[in-house]
Amino acid sequence: MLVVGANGQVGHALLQSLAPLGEVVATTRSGQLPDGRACETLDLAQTDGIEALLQRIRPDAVINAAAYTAVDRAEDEPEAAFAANAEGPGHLAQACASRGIPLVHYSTDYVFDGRGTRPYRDDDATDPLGIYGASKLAGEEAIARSGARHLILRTAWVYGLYGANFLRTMLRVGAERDELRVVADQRGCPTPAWLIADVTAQILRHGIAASGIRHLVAAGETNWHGFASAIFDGAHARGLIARKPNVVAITTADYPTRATRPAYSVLDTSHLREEYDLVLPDWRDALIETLSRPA
Ligand SMILES: NC(=O)C1=CN([C@@H]2O[C@H](COP(=O)(O)OP(=O)(O)OC[C@H]3O[C@@H](n4cnc5c(N)ncnc54)[C@H](OP(=O)(O)O)[C@@H]3O)[C@@H](O)[C@H]2O)C=CC1
Ligand SMILES: Cc1cn([C@H]2C[C@H](O)[C@@H](COP(=O)(O)OP(=O)(O)O[C@H]3O[C@@H](C)C(=O)[C@@H](O)[C@H]3O)O2)c(=O)[nH]c1=O
Repeated sequence: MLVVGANGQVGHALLQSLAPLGEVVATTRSGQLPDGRACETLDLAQTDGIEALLQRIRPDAVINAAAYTAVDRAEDEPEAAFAANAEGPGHLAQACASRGIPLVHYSTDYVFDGRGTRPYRDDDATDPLGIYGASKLAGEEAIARSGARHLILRTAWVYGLYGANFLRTMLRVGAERDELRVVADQRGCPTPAWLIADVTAQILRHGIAASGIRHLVAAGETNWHGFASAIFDGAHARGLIARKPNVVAITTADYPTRATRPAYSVLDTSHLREEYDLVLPDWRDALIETLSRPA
């Protein structure tokens, strides 16, 4: 198996979850893993490396966890976002298609405009509000066109004790301030990277049942304020922080950002759960499990 983007949150978790399935070859842009070990080098924005790498490694599956994930910065760097999230994955998928290699790829709840009133199903209409979401949607479309056997797992609000994410931001800022202001009018499903990696491993063990898009998030829903409050409660109860800051609920209008986020991006996972006979944990239980695991 080849894991592309192995130093991201999901990529890092995949190296652990996929290990029992067989040999895992990792790629990063620097050719180094976070622990300093050497690995393969691949920049998805430079498509010429992809063919040669697949030719040499001949993996039985490719799992692409690389992406341009800076939601606000993407508004000012659309070329970089589209290169990593759309054109690169498209070339990767074409290379997989010509060699008969199945591809697992990840996408985002930010492909939706957030005006929905019930959890989004994987065939609901998309309409991204920003460049990041648009580039991820273009990546989905390029992979679907490639002819590769593929599975696109749309997930959301990914976090963990490793990497750049909302949980780590909250713990860092919460240690510096007595009070935090967090939006309470954007609803979604916080999903730990380990859950995405574990489910990916279960799917690969089973084999991709059918090509297409499936939604993969923890069960239940909350808003960013609810998530922040649960992070501080959980971290305090486990002795990870000495004191809890006051978390004030605010509106999106009170917290202007460069990119607009969907107000509602809860994902319906029933298609994936039924197809692979999966049980997904509630987001609160998944958070407690995350806080209890080593990074
Ligand atoms: N984070 C989230 O909240 C969500 C993420 N997703 C999706 O899940 C997947 C995994 O995300 P996550 O693990 O959080 O992402 P991270 O931001 O943690 O990691 C992304 C990785 O992609 C690498 N990367 C960026 N650009 C390129 C490129 N041009 N070529 C090769 N590698 C590149 C980065 O490498 P480097 O370290 O060198 O910059 C980094 O290691 C992505 O597809 C993302 O869109 C979906 C929903 C929510
Ligand atoms: C740090 C912070 C953020 N916020 C708000 C801003 C925003 O509306 C919301 C989330 O903050 P962030 O900018 O950290 O999260 P964001 O980068 O929007 O997270 C997204 O990342 C991409 C990659 C995805 O695919 C999405 O699923 C989602 O996880 O919380 C506050 O209200 N207070 C704060 O102190």
